[in-house]
Amino acid sequence: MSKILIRAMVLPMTGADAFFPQGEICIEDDKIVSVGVLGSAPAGFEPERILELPTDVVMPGLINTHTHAAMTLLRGYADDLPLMPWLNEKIWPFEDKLTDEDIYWGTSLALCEMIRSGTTTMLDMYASMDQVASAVLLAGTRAVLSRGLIGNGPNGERALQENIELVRRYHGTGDGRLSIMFGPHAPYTCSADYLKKVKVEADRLKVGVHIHVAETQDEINIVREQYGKTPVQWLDDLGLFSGHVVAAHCVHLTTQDIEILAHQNVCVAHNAESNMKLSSGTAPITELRAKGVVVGLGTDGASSNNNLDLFGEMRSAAFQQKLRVNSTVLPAYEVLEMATVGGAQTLGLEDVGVLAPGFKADLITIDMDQPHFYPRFSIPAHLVYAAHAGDVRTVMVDGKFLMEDRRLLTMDVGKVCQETETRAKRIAMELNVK
Ligand SMILES: N[C@@H](CCSC[C@H]1O[C@@H](n2cnc3c(=O)[nH]cnc32)[C@H](O)[C@@H]1O)C(=O)O
Ligand SMILES: [Zn+2]
Repeated sequence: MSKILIRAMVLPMTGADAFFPQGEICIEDDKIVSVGVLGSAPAGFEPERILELPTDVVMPGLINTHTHAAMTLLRGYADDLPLMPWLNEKIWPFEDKLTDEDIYWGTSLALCEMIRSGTTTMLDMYASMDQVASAVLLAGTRAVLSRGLIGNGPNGERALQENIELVRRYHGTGDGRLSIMFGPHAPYTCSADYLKKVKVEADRLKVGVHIHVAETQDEINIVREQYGKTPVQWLDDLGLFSGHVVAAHCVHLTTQDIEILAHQNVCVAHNAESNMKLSSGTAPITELRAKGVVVGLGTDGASSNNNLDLFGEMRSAAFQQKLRVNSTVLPAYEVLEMATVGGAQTLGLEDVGVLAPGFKADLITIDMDQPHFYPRFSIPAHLVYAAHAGDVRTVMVDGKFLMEDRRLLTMDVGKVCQETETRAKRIAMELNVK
């Protein structure tokens, strides 16, 4: 039985007014037992460790609702292109050369970066997902994993079988840290028949579906030409939206598309930086949220961002909507909600995303005793508009420390960096790229 007490400023994300400038949080094993002001620990709670962090804010760990973790291997490999040529000419030829071990190390690099930037949970979509699962289990984070399914490619059927096997082997493992979804890639890479097959399996195994939707104008044109509908209308007509769905991007939406997403309770993974870098467009997040759509934040892969820092993503998401609509939309606290409790809802995880008794102890502390955090008018504003990855001091998942005083405890960062450098360069050589 492990009992830990953390004294810090507590931002539990249970409501805009909930903040304890001098607070404490008690953790027993994997769970939070109390959150409140100093001295609010339950009678008889005898911690074996007390962390005194009076100038840190403790808050729920951040949740990355859309990424391709192993794409760290392609960071800086292909920049300054729009989505379709980027995928077809650069990314997919490189990915064809990746081995299982490459994906293990690329994912490990992503996890090092995620932990150091305060991300405790990700929704991943990639190949060789057993390797991804192994890397996550070792790193100690939480993750929802989906096998990327390019239905129109030569491996569509095999990939679907792998996704089914992934559910059987990993759903609920790692003390519940791992869960699985199906990952049909996008409307332009999967046929109607294929998507229907995926949906049958997802329903049978009672897991969700994770898919790229309405990311670019090119996609809208392709789908309109083929089916005479918008991607959202088409997927809805196929019946894909009846269960739990995470739709990544949702940049190009009609008013009717927004109605459909809201009515079908589709959750949206918003990737502001990837959408800007690939020049895909700006998603109507303000309108989606106004209609009650649950929105989480994602980084997308490290080749279209080019980092996995959700602090940067919060700032970009806020600024992008302000530029798009006006400066009053998406205030800081709402952005923090998207990165925590909204992310948990997006991923269908009911026991993370806030600091409250009975919830999993997935939390981070941020060192607020730094010049860029003074004066202390508003902690939420500082976290969204002024903070960056390097401000995270402590990371705990499932009641276990993954990072303390910025030192990673579960992974050998030096080894991970070296391995990924060698492996990515090997592939570039094979492709005759410097
Ligand atoms: N090609 C893999 C499976 C695909 S995983 C998911 C795919 O999404 C790709 N991807 C990354 N970012 C984006 C994006 O923004 N839009 C669409 N696809 C993306 C990524 O490169 C990867 O190929 C196989 O071996 O079967
Ligand atoms: Zn993506």
